[in-house]
Amino acid sequence: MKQQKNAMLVLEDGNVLYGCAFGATDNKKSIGEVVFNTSMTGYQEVLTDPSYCGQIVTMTYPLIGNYGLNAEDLECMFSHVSGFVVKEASIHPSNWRSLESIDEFLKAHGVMGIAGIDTRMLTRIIRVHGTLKGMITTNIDADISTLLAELQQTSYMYDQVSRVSTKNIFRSPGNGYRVVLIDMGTKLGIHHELLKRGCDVTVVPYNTTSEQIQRLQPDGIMISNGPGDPKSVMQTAEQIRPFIGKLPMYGICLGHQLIALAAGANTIKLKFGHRGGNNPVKDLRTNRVYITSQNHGYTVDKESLHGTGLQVSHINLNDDTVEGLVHDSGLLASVQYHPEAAPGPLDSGYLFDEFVDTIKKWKAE
Ligand SMILES: NC(=O)CC[C@H](N)C(=O)O
Repeated sequence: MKQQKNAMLVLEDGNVLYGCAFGATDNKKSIGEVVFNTSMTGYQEVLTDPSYCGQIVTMTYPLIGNYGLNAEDLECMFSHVSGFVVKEASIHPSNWRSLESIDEFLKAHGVMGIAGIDTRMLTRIIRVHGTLKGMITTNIDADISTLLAELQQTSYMYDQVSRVSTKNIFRSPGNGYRVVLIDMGTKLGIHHELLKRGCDVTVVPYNTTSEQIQRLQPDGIMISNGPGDPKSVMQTAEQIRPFIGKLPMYGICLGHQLIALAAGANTIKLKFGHRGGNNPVKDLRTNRVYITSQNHGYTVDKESLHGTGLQVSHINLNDDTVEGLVHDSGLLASVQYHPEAAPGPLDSGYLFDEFVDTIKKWKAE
């Protein structure tokens, strides 16, 4: 049975796509930056990755929700997306771990969804225009020009990191090296990868000062992924600057961008970003190519690295952008993609081993 179209996605360029509301339909309206993700699976990890805070995420894969949502694959206990756009939202999830449907999950997390959208066509619009502001609304009789004016007046969220970062310092004990994980909106996957390697992990808020970090006497610092423009959290870049070349440090995604900013390099916004599970990345140190999981809208400007002590270690084979950095001191490295691979291929787990090895060597000196 075909459902009546009762919602629309209005894009700032004037395109209007009609579909069916699902999830938290009582919200009536939601505004965000419309981005696309090309992963075929992993919608649960996408929905709970805090890096998507403030964004309306559209999945290019046409059937979403088919294996339901479970208790184990959450990347964070909440969903921070502003909206979710799919072609078909499965109403009959089937998997032994499944606890709820995509509709139930979005309702519980207060996220508005719209189904019945040709998400591949929408993706083509974004690819041509670049990332767009958009609104999902159930008020399909509203005057479009009024909605467009409202969209224009609404600015992008700028305080996402403070919304998603932990408010308290907490510790997951381990027998290995003491790692301070600066939570910019961290995925649980990063935490798990460190614990798996025996690390004793102390998670700290994004605005923890250098002195406070120092007092925790870390053997290494990990700076997590997170939402928004890296320049909106220059405060964190300044806090990590004193540790460059002094202590083993590793950055993932937003963490990578912050390391670059801290060292004096620049970041720029990509036209439509990289979000998916099959981005080819070359490790220039070994010439090996890895298939990686990615989710970012900004990138480190290669031209700005001169004089920073940072060298490019990894590049994206699709568009040649910077995907990894190493520092002359040998203590500092970072990647733009997700070695914790959730969702995505497990190719890059070796980077966590490299971080732990760097700590080991540094401690032995
Ligand atoms: N996943 C991330 O950490 C994303 C980093 C940053 N918010 C970007 O979009 O580029």
